[in-house]
Amino acid sequence: MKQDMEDGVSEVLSGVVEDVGHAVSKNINGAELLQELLSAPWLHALLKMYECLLQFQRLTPSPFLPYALGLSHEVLTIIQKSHCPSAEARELHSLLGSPHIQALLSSHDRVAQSDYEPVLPPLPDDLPEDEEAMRIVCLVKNNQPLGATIKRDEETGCIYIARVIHGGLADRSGLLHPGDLLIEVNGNPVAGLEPEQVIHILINSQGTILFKVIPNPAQISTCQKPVYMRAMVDYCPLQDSSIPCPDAGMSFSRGDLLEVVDQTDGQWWQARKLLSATACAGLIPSASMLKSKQREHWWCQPLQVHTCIQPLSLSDDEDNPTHAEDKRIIMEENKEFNFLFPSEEADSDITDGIYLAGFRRSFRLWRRTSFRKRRQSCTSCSPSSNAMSTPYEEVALYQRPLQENHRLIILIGASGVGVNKLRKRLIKLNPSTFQGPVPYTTRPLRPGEQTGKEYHFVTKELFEYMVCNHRFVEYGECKGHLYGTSIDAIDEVLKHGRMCIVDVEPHSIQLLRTRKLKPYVIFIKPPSAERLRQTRKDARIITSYTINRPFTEDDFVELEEASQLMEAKYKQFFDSVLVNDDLQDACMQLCSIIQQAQDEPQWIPVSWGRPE
Ligand SMILES: Nc1ncnc2c1ncn2[C@@H]1O[C@H](COP(=O)(O)OP(=O)(O)OP(=O)(O)O)[C@@H](O)[C@H]1O
Repeated sequence: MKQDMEDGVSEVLSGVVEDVGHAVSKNINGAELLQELLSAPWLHALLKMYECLLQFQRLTPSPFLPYALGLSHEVLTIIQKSHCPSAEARELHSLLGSPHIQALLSSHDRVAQSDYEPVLPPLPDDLPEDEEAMRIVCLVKNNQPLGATIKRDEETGCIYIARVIHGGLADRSGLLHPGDLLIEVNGNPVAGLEPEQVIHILINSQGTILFKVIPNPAQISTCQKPVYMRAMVDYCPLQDSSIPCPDAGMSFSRGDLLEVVDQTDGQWWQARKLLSATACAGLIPSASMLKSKQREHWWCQPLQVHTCIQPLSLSDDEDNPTHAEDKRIIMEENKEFNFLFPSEEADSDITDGIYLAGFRRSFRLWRRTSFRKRRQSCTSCSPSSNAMSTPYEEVALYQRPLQENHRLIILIGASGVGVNKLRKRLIKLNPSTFQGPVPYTTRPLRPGEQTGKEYHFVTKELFEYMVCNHRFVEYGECKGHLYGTSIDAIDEVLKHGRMCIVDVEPHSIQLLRTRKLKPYVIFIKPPSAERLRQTRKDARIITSYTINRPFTEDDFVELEEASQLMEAKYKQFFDSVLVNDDLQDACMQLCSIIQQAQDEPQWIPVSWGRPE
C-alpha cells in the first residue's frame, strides 16, 4: 500500500516533469520556471513529509473494542460467580474493579466511540461583504456564566459589550472585549433591541451561542497584576442599587481575602475570593465607591451595625431561586446587563515564676460589669473609624525572617469562653517559649512579691504619666488600685525571643496593629450550645470579687450572645478562629495555630512589610 502510494506520487511527479520538459523544448512561456519549481528540493522534501504522514496515519492505534468497560463488567461477574477463583483471577478482579481502571476503560470507550461533545455547527456561508470588520464568536453554553455584560448606547441604540469578567467563558475565549459592538446573537440582529430582549435570546438558546461583533478598534489591554485585599466591610450586590449589573457582582464579608484582578474602572473593580474554587471574577465596588456608599449608608441608617450594606446571606438566595431569577430581570436604565446563562447563573496561677492570674481576675470583673454597657452601645454604634477609612486593606504574604521578633499573639473571646484558661495552659506547657507581659499596678507590693515578676509596682503618678503617654494597651481600676498592660512589657517579652501571648478586649486590637508587633489575632469561640453546657458542667465562673460559682443557664446565654456580637463586629481582624470545645484539644490546636502564625507565610497589611 505504502509502496503503491509512493509509486503513485513519484509517477505523477515524473509524468508532470516529463510534460513540462516537452513544454520547455517547445519554448512555451513560463515552462522553464515550472520545471525549476518541480525540481526544487523543498518540493521533494514536502512530498517526503506527506508520505511520512500517510505512513503515520496508518500506524495510529485504533481501539480493538469500543466497549471495554462492558467487557470488564462481564469478566468481573464471571470471576465473582466462580466458586474458587485462582489467585490470578482474584488479582484480576481487584485490578479491574478499581475505580482508576474503571475510569480509564470508560474514557477509552468514549474515545473509541468518538463520543465528543458538543458538535459545533458549521460557520455560516453567507457572510456579508464587510465581513473583514466582523468577528464571529462561537461559545458553548455550559453551566458557567458567560462572564460579560452588555449595555445600550442611548443615542445610537447600539448594543455594546460593557465588561468582560476575568476568568469567565468570554474572557477565556479571548474573543469578546469591552467596547465590541454586538451585531447578532444566534442569527438574530440586535440593532434596536432592548438589552432585556438580547438577554432573552440568550436565555432561550441551547448548546452553542454565535455572536457577530464588530471588534472595538481601541481595545484596552486589561492585563493587570493582581492586588490582594482584606475586606473590612460586608457587601452584597443584590442589595446595591448602584451596581451596573447585580448578577455580575460578588458578595463578600468582612475578613474575606480578595484578589483584585482589574482596577481599570475607577468605580467597579473585578475580584475573586482567595481560596474559593471559582475562577470567574465578580464586580465589587472600588475603595472610593465603597467609602462614599458607607458615608451615605451611615447617614441614612445611623442605627445599623457598621456594615456597609446589609448583608444578605448566600442561603437567602439559594433557598429562593425564583427571587434570584426575578432580580436578574429587574433592570434599570443605564445599567449593564449580564450575559449569563440562565439559572446556571466559607490551675495553677504560678508558672515558672510568672504569676498569671491576679491581674486577669481583676480585669475579668471589670470587663464583666462593663459588658452590658458595651452590648447596649453595640447595636447603635457608629461604624468603626478604621472601617470607614479603609473598606479594603491591602495585604501581602509575609514570612517572618528567623532573625526577627516573633509576632504578637492576641487571644480574643467573650468573657467566660476560656481565653484565660487557654493562655495559662499554653504558658504552663512551654514557659520558655510562651509568655505574657508583666502587668503594671499601683497596688502596694505584698510580702514575697518582686517588682517585674508578678507585676511592675509603680506609683500612681508614674502610672498616670504612662496613661498620658499612651503606654497602655488596656488599663482599669480595681479596689482603688490601677492595673494595666503596657506596650513596653509586650516588647520586653518579644525582645527576649519569646512568643508574647496577650488577651485583650477586641477594641484594643487596633492599638496593637503595628508594623513592629505584626499581631496575629485568634478568636476563641464557644462550641455548640450543647457542648458548651456539657464541657462546662464542672467549670466555675467568677462573677464578683468574692463569688466563684458554677455556670448558670443565664451565663451560657450571655456568653453565646457576647461571642456572636464580638465576632460580628470584629471578624475582619481575626486571622484564625478556634473553637474551645474539649480543653485539651483546643490547647493543642492553639499551639499549632501559633506555630503556623510564626513559621508559615501569612497575609498581613502591606504597610507592615514596608520599611519604616
Ligand atoms: N474547654 C473548656 N472545657 C471546660 N472548662 C473550661 C474550658 N475552657 C475554660 N473552661 C473553664 O471555664 C471557666 C472560665 O474560663 P476562663 O476564666 O478562662 O474564661 P475567660 O474567657 O478568661 O473569661 P474572663 O474574660 O471573664 O476572665 C474556668 O473555670 C475554666 O476552667
